[in-house]
Amino acid sequence: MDNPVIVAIDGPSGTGKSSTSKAVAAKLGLSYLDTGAQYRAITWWMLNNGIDVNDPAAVADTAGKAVVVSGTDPLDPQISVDGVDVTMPIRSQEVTAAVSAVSAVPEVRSRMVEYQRAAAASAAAGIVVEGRDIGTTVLPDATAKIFLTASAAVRAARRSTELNGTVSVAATQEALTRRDAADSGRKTSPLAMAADAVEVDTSELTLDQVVDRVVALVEQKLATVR
Ligand SMILES: Nc1ncnc2c1ncn2[C@@H]1O[C@H](COP(=O)(O)OP(=O)(O)OP(=O)(O)O)[C@@H](O)[C@H]1O
Ligand SMILES: Nc1ccn([C@H]2C[C@H](O)[C@@H](COP(=O)(O)O)O2)c(=O)n1
Repeated sequence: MDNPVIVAIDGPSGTGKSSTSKAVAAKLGLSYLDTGAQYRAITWWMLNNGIDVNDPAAVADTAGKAVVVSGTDPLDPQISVDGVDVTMPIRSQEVTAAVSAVSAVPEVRSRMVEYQRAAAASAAAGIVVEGRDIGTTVLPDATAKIFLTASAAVRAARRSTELNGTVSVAATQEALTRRDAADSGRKTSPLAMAADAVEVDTSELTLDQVVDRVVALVEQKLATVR
């Protein structure tokens, strides 16, 4: 039997990782894991339990207490913490503003990486895993590694459209640039492109074009290893 296919999709905020990863997983019949959602879920738990998210020692001390469970269905990705469905609340502005500080704490990362490797190991056909350090740290032996990029202006415009213009493009761009700087600048497992990843700049591509390109890259890789 063929080995399971592992696809690592990394990149900065708002480059299209989730949209692309879900569609690629559905097309190829693979599971799907949103690792950003896991960092958001533990951040939601910290905020909900009154932990000072700007105090790394307090975050480290409590990192092992929350039980995060991620669904891996690309058509219906769900996530819970301590049995509470947090699929929607983890997208709040409050969580988004706090998640980079929480995810920079090594004790948080080691716990999440355990979950991520376990999910990959138990995906029978294979899995598409999206995040910031999947190709570099979490699954360095992935079958295919993709690094999505897009200009900050394009990403901000897309996000602002998604939010129905309730937040200005300028404020959105500022927030995502700040988050990228924090995610790239942390000591432990920062946002980075793996040396053997293929960069796909999505600025001028439709979502369908990005998905087709990623599926083609995965199929090319499979043709060389099978
Ligand atoms: N190629 C594309 N063309 C146009 N819009 C796109 C494209 N890819 C994604 N989008 C839109 O851009 C927004 C951000 O996409 P998505 O949430 O998939 O990015 P992300 O990289 O997962 O973001 P984050 O890192 O913040 O989780 C969404 O509104 C999505 O519909
Ligand atoms: N592998 C990962 C995935 C995510 N993070 C952190 C950094 C992001 O700002 C945050 C939220 O991710 P998003 O939902 O926007 O994809 O989670 C990380 O450190 N490592």
